[in-house]
This record gives sequence, C-alpha cells and structure tokens, in this order.
Amino acid sequence: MIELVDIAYVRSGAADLAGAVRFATEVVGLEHVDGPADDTEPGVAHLRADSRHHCLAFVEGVSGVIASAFTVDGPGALALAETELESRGFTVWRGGPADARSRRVGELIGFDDPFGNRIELVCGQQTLARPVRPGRGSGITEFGHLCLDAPDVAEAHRFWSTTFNARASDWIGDAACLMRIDEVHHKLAVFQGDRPGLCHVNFQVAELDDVFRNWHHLQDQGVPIEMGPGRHPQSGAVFLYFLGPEGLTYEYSYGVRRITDEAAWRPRYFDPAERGSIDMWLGPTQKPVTTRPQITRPQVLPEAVHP
Ligand SMILES: CC(C)c1ccc(C(=O)O)c(O)c1O
Ligand SMILES: [Fe+2]
Repeated sequence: MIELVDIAYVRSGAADLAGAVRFATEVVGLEHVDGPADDTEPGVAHLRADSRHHCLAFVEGVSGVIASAFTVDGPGALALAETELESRGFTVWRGGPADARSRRVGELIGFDDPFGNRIELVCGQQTLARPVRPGRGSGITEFGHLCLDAPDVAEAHRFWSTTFNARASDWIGDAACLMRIDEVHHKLAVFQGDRPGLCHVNFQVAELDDVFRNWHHLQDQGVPIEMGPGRHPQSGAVFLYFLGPEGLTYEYSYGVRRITDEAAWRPRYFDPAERGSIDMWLGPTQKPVTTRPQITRPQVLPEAVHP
C-alpha cells in the first residue's frame, strides 16, 4: 500500500499559454510565480494558491491534462512506491533532473492509472516562504482537490483504495466517489466519464462571501458558469464551477467538511437520481459545457516508456 501524503499539482497543456495564465491570475486569482528570481523556463508557467511552489502548471502545447500529482513522504517512500507499482504490473517512468526541476520537486515517478489518467508521485515539492500574491482578490486559501474522470467509478475506487491509502468518504451512486487521504473530506474525486481526463481542479476560498463575490465577477467577465452556486451534501461545501480556457474546469468551494473521527465515519451513498444529491439548493446540476480536451498522449508519456 502506497501512502499518499497530499495532492501536489496538476500539469496541463495550453495552446494559448499567455491566455491560460491571464485567466488563472486575473480571473481565478492564482499567483503566477515565474519571474527573473524563479529560474524561468520557456513555455512553462507555474501558478500558486498556497505554500506549494505551484499547484497548477501550464505547458505550452496541445490543450489537455498532462498529469495529476500527489506527494509521498520522501525518497524512500518514492522508491518503495516505484517497486510496488511495478510489482502490480504498471509501467513506471522515473523523471530526470530536468523533469524534477520543471515541477519543483526533489524526485518524481509517473504511471498511467488503469483508465489512462497519467499520475505522478513526487517527493520534496518546493515550499515558498513568502506570502501568496494573488492575481485577484478571489479569496483562495488552498488547492482543495482534483477530480479525475474514469468510465467505472467503483473500479477506480478499488484501484485508489487498494494501491493507495485513499478512503471513500462518500459516493454519488455510480456517478462519483469522493476520497480522502487525510482529514479533508476529499482531496481526490473520480467522476464517471467515457474517457480519462481531468474533471476539475478545486480551490478553497476563505469566506462564503468569496463564492458569491466571485460568481458576480465571473458573470461580469462573461465566464461560463457550469454549476452553482450551490451546496454539496457530501462535503457540505458551497460550490461554484466555471469553465476556463483550454477546457479546464475550475471549482471554488467554501466550508469543506473534515473527518476527524476516522473510525466513526461511514461513507454514505447518495442517489444521483435524487434531486439535491449534488446540490442541496436544487440548482441545475447539468453542466452546460462538457468539452474536456482529450489527454495529450505525446506529452503524457515520455518516449522512454512509449517508443
Ligand atoms: C459532482 C462532483 C464530483 C462533486 C461532488 C461533491 C463535491 C463535494 O462534496 O465537495 C465535490 O467537490 C464535487 O466536485
Ligand atoms: Fe469538486
């Protein structure tokens, strides 16, 4: 069993790098950390929400998620994870110094989950001591969770809970499973989708007011709102989903539950057919825009693995 400590980052291709960065800073409210003092790397932009050096990286190229990353405890844990994954039949790629530098981690490995989502495991993710300088005052406090697409959610849960320490916090039938790796209700979610992909990235905001203030701001900017504001009955969070460039869906949320009594928590099973199972406020839950770019294979798999 491989112990995931936290989520680390999402790395995504961007056909229009400048446009993706502009949206992530001026609309979403992340910090663009690259600058003269940060050993700028051409074609790569790092976006920051909290003490992590970055939680979102855009790489100039074909749109679509490249990898979703988690931290493990250190080089020893990473080496054990590599052995464990290989013994389970996964082809594991070990990143070189340039890969690690670009991701601001000490070491990394990568593999494809059973559904084709590229996952990276890292150790030594760089922490920035200086306060976050948000591109806009959206109230973001933290990279909250990432949500992957998979055709079979129960199978995805089986994978994440047997290979890793992910535990189901709640289910929405066969539509979604919300999983925790620490006290936070979920840091990883899997949503039913025909193909692998990134369903959304989530950012926690400081106040309830931020969700509604951001909602107005996004509407003023003509940003497509995909769902919300509403309240998820699972985590109890007030949410807002919106569509950014490159087909990337962002979620703001406020008030995610923490599961402090691990032994007492039992996952609940919500029926996706019940009105209110996704939004207790009974707002429309059908996403108007569902154009997630297909993952970009040439960027996803290093040549060493797939010649
Ligand atoms: C609909 C998606 C998968 C979903 C459901 C519930 C929560 C939550 O309880 O916070 C989410 O964050 C989701 O993204
Ligand atoms: Fe979410």
